[in-house]
Amino acid sequence: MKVLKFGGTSVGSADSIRTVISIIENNLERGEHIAVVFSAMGGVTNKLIEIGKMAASGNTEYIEFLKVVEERHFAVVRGLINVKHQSSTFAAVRGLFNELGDILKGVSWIRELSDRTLDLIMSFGERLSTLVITEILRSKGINAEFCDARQIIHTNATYGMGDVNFEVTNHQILEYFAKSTALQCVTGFIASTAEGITTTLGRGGSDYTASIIGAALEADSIEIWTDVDGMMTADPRKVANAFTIPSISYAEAMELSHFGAKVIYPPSLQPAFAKNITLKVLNTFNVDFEGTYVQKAANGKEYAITGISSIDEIALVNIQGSGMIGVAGISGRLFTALSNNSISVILISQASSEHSICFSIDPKNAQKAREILEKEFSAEIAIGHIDGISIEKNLSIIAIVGEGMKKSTGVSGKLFSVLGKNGINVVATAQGSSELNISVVISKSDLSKALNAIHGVFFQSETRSLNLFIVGVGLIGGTLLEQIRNQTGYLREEKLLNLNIAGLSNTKKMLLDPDGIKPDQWRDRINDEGVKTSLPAFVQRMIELNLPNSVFVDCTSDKDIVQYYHMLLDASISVVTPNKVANSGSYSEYLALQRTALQRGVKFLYETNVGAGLPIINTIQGLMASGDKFLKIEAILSGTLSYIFNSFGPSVRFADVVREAKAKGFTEPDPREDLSGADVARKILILAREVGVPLEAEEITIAQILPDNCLKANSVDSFFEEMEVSDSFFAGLRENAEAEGKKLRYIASLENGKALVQLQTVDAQHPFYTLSGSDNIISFTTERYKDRPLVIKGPGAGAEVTASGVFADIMSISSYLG
Ligand SMILES: NC(=O)C1=CN([C@@H]2O[C@H](COP(=O)(O)OP(=O)(O)OC[C@H]3O[C@@H](n4cnc5c(N)ncnc54)[C@H](OP(=O)(O)O)[C@@H]3O)[C@@H](O)[C@H]2O)C=CC1
Ligand SMILES: N[C@@H](CC=O)C(=O)O
Ligand code: NA
Repeated sequence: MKVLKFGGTSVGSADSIRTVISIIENNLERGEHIAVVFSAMGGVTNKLIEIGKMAASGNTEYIEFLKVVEERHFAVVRGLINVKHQSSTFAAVRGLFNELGDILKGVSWIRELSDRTLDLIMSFGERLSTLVITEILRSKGINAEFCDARQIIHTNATYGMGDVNFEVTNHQILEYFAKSTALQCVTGFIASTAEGITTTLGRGGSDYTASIIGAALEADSIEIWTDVDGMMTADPRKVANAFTIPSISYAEAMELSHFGAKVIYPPSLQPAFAKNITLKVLNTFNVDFEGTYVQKAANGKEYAITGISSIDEIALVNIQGSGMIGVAGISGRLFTALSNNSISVILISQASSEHSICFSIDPKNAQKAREILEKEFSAEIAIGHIDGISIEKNLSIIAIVGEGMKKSTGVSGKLFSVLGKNGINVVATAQGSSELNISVVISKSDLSKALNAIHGVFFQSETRSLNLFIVGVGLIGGTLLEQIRNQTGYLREEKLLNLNIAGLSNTKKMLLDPDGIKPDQWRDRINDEGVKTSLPAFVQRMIELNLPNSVFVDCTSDKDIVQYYHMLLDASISVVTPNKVANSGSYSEYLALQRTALQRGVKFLYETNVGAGLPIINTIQGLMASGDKFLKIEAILSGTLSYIFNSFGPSVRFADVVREAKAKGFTEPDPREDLSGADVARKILILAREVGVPLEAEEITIAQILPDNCLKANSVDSFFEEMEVSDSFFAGLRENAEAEGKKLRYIASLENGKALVQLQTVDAQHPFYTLSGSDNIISFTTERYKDRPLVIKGPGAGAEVTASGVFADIMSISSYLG
């Protein structure tokens, strides 16, 4: 035997009722023994309440409103019952509306709407929907009977939420169902007192009806047909990656529903749970979908948690004072006072110091709670034993729920770690000793970010998103976008990672779109939809969007952008950049960025600041962390100069080789930075700082290679002209070196706290002699690599290698965020 319950949207229109009828027919064809419970047509209960209130206030417009409700029912009759059977149904429906009209007339005369009358008015919703559907079934030749639940479910006289008398009810249900073999179509939600006065069953009322009947009849299962695909891992309106939970235990379902998961209201299913009846949550609008099975023990759990739910708006009340320590009875008085005033407490937390107790409540009760508690503890407050009552608003609660927590360690660690990495402050926390639920109170503005981030780490077989905000879409930024485009499929399939481009900017236009800018459409989209660039506005908007797992990627060479790094890191947003400006500013600035990132638990990554994609910064950081000491660094750190000295020969002009280096993407946006040694100086400065030498830029000695006329060139074009003018000077440098069998190398060194950048000639024995293309080479002499230095060598400039270094930094943030 099965009980099927169809909710308001399932019976909301002729179309959906058609589906309901076919679900019922399929069951009957399979020979299933079923009973069916119906809610009122979607929205009707609320309309009836509104109409009742209008009538009570003397507003006669209620008559028109009632007509609209009547017409909705007539439309279903017209649409689904053949003409032959229509008139009797019309008459029955009209009869009920006449009766309701009379009641409302009474309400409008006496201008009073008691809970008792409201229950009676609301009862028409289920009576009408069930009557109409019963008639539709009968018109199709099905032996269906209308069952007014008021005859079988009896409650006390608590209107709005009757307390069921199970002894009488169970007996009546058994007796009633034994009398007939017809398909019983039962009105959900409504009941009556022993004297026959109409009552209702409160929140989740129709689910409750199905549960009461299912339990009394010892049904094999109860099917709750609703308008979503069962219970989901999180609210799909807030977490796009949420998915259906195939199997969940009663206890888990109960916890999730307590924290706002609205699909079913498990407390109302208590009678069925007590009889161990399986409950299935199914979707009328997706009939083939398996839905969710709610059972005593859930099957085959894949994840440590089962679901995440939240309450959007709560208030946190804190009561504290030194006089509370070790004093028995404070919490007893506190919660008794609240309970005496019907204030329900959602979460409680007390540290073992007993110095304070905090609890959360519905914000609409906050002021009342303050007054009650100030009165209750007035004596303690007067003598300073209790400091007072403080209330914090604009907070939300998130609860992670799952029986799996009992068996796996690290669940709370994972929860707090993902919140921390996303800069989400936890205001209060509570875990029941049943280990079924861990709840955290956070700022309401972080709710969406927190839900998505938590969902991402706990349900890792679902694709996680990293939100990228890329400023600078020139050579490196553009290449990075191209690489992301090419890797999209691989990352999704192999790494379950979605790199969501949430923002882009160049000097002219910027575009932010939290839903993502496809990497093959960015050029058109930034042109068509972009607005005038404003870095402050870009950063501000990014912070406001508050997306989880956000990363700011600076692919500019902008000198002023560093001020925003602080703001971003401070807002717990990681920063990745090939731009060397931030790390080569003042030492205090460099330190401040490192510290902010550390304090905020986010990453500031800049591997490509030195040697482009070559693993230089990471190598140093690894050696430093493991306690090695750097004695000497010797390096060729300019891809541009390396290329120039590797390609410059008797048949080419120096300026043309520089042009080639620029065309190959090796130079800085302004090649004077490379040729003047400024770029190399920045790099050795950064390396010095990384190995613990606190140098300032002015302390780097740069031995100039450029003659004065080139140095003074005030534009890139005139710089090239001056290099042409000085071609014999550059040729001379080369010829002198060659005459000695040597090569020109622009070498940076750091030893004994001193950094030097200079052009040198090296012979064939020197390890830097055999370089080609844009190669960089870095030789580290450390306490551990003393006799034979650690050498890293390879292309140290160029769009592809640099963009892939930036990409690798982004991926390392993705791993860090988990
Ligand atoms: N080339 C290489 O091998 C390496 C380069 N780097 C570094 O990479 C960075 C980028 O270099 P590259 O791609 O060659 O430079 P490009 O000049 O090609 O691109 C710079 C981009 O940044 C944009 N931009 C500049 N300032 C701003 C601003 N204030 N707001 C918004 N957008 C801005 C530019 O916009 P617009 O298009 O409107 O001008 C352009 O899109 C540099 O810092 C460089 O030092 C690091 C390692 C290696
Ligand atoms: N312009 C730089 C690029 C890498 O930082 C170089 O030539 O090395
Ligand atoms: Na590097």
